[in-house]
Amino acid sequence: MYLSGHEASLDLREVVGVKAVKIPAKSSTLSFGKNAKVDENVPYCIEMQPIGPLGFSVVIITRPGNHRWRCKQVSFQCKDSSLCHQWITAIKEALKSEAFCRPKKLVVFVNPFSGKKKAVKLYRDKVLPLFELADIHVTYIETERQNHARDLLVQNSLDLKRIDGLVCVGGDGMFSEVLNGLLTFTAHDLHIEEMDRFEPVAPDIRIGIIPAGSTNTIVYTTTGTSDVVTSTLHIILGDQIGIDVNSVNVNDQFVRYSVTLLGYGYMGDLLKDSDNKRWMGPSRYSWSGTKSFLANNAYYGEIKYRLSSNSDSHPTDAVKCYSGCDICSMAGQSNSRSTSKVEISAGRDTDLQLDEQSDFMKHSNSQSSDLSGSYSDSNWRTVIGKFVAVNSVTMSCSCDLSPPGMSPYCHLGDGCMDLIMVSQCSRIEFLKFLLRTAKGEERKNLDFIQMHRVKEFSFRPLTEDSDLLSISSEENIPQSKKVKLKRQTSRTSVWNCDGEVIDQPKISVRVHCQLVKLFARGVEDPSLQDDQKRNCCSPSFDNS
Ligand SMILES: Nc1ncnc2c1ncn2[C@@H]1O[C@H](COP(=O)(O)OP(=O)(O)OP(=O)(O)O)[C@@H](O)[C@H]1O
Ligand SMILES: CCCCCCCCCCCCC/C=C/[C@@H](O)[C@H](CO)NC(=O)CCCCC
Ligand SMILES: [Ca+2]
Repeated sequence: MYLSGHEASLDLREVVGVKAVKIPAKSSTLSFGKNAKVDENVPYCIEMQPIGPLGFSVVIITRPGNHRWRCKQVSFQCKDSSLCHQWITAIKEALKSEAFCRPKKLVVFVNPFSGKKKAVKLYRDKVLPLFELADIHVTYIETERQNHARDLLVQNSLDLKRIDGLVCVGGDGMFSEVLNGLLTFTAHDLHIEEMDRFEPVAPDIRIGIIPAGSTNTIVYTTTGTSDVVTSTLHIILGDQIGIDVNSVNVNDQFVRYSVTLLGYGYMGDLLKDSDNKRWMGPSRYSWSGTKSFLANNAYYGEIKYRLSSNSDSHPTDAVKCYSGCDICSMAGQSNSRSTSKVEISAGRDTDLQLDEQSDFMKHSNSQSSDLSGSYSDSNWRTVIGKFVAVNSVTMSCSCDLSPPGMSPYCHLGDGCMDLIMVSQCSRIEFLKFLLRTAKGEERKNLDFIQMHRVKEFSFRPLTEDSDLLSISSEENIPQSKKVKLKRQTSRTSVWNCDGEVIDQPKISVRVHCQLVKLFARGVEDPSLQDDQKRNCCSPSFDNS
């Protein structure tokens, strides 16, 4: 917003709402008269010229810092109540314009048991008054059990065609329920069966998240902070951003969608241990994290992954994904061009060929085998090893514990995930990895870490007799060594899939570029001025 002389211009893109107010006689507000006008050439601005008494307040957003948004009231006087009413109506009507993509009807799910169990109060005290100010009609649902929200969505009990968005007040787990419910409903509605290698369909409506959980990774990564008011304001302004979604298969059967982390080994063990300590609240993760760290378990496994075809884009390339990110915009455009045709990519058949032709890694720290030219998609690689952790993230996974996130240069909507493999290492080495991850420090010179930007991957634990040869350097393994290896390979971990445990270790994962839209705009580049932030961000305004 700027004020100049007797005129005030407000950027309607950043208006939260407008209300009538009684303005005290000595207030320092501006007033305006009949010759105030909507400037047709500046579609987002209304110019107001001051005269007269009575008034109304326009609530706009401010950026006090650290990516947090707050509200500020700008009050105007009118010379009579009719003019005041006209202005309120004109501003409300302008905000309803399709160009702004602001939601009018929302379904809000609140998980009363999220995080520190304050979700209901947070919603009533901080969110609802802002939704009311913005004239958003809300259907409120307090969840009564796990999968309540998901079931309501899959069964289409909410008439999704008549609403603009779903909001979950909770943590990543609650979002995951809503995401899975919405995508499954969308597929079923089009009679698409969710099976091995099916193409999921993008829903029409957006999802918003009000952070009230323990980790709040998705909110933090898409807004730059985990703050209730900030997230509410992103929803009200109608922000939108497409984020990548994974489809996860277990034993070749589709099981669920994920958007943040898939972690085997350390992150899986941590989650499994923490699941029956929910009573501890968010601190359960620190407790179980320390336990898993001390256990220093490592697991044998085979990972096959398909590298991104963009060799310039890499987990260590230092290109941050900010609001209006060029890499995500380009990926989004080519994705929307390709959605009309069925995409054919290398699949299980090629995996078999790969098994026959590949020169497997014998040691966990050695380089991956290059299978270039052996079949149509030469970007497949295979790694065999003993891993403390295998993590795949589809977004950076910034959160309070690690503001830079598990993979700081990962993109929200580039159609790729970052695969981070931590080979067997000492506790000191793993601590180094954890600390560097928490602080966002360089990890590429740690020789027990491999990082790749991939489109899909599969993992299988090495537990079969036939696997022993591939993990031993000896041609004829002595009986004593065989027994030892058998004991070691029979130990498996579980997968941490967006905070839910998947018990079966054999999985395959594919990423679907910008499959779902959130009410967010990505992290605003802190080096930009406020007006630059306003202009670079939201795709909805580019199209308007
Ligand atoms: N009424 C309820 N009772 C018990 N569990 C519920 C209820 N409503 C939702 N849930 C489940 O609680 C799980 C965890 O909730 P949520 O993600 O909101 O909080 P959290 O685990 O504290 O945070 P985070 O996921 O960020 O670590 C979700 O997977 C959801 O399925
Ligand atoms: C010195 C020790 C510092 C440890 C820092 C390690 C680096 C952590 C990177 C952050 C990764 C977050 C991944 C997000 C996972 C969420 O989908 C999931 C559900 O909310 N949370 C957890 O699994 C809970 C995750 C708990 C992480 C410890
Ligand atoms: Ca991505």
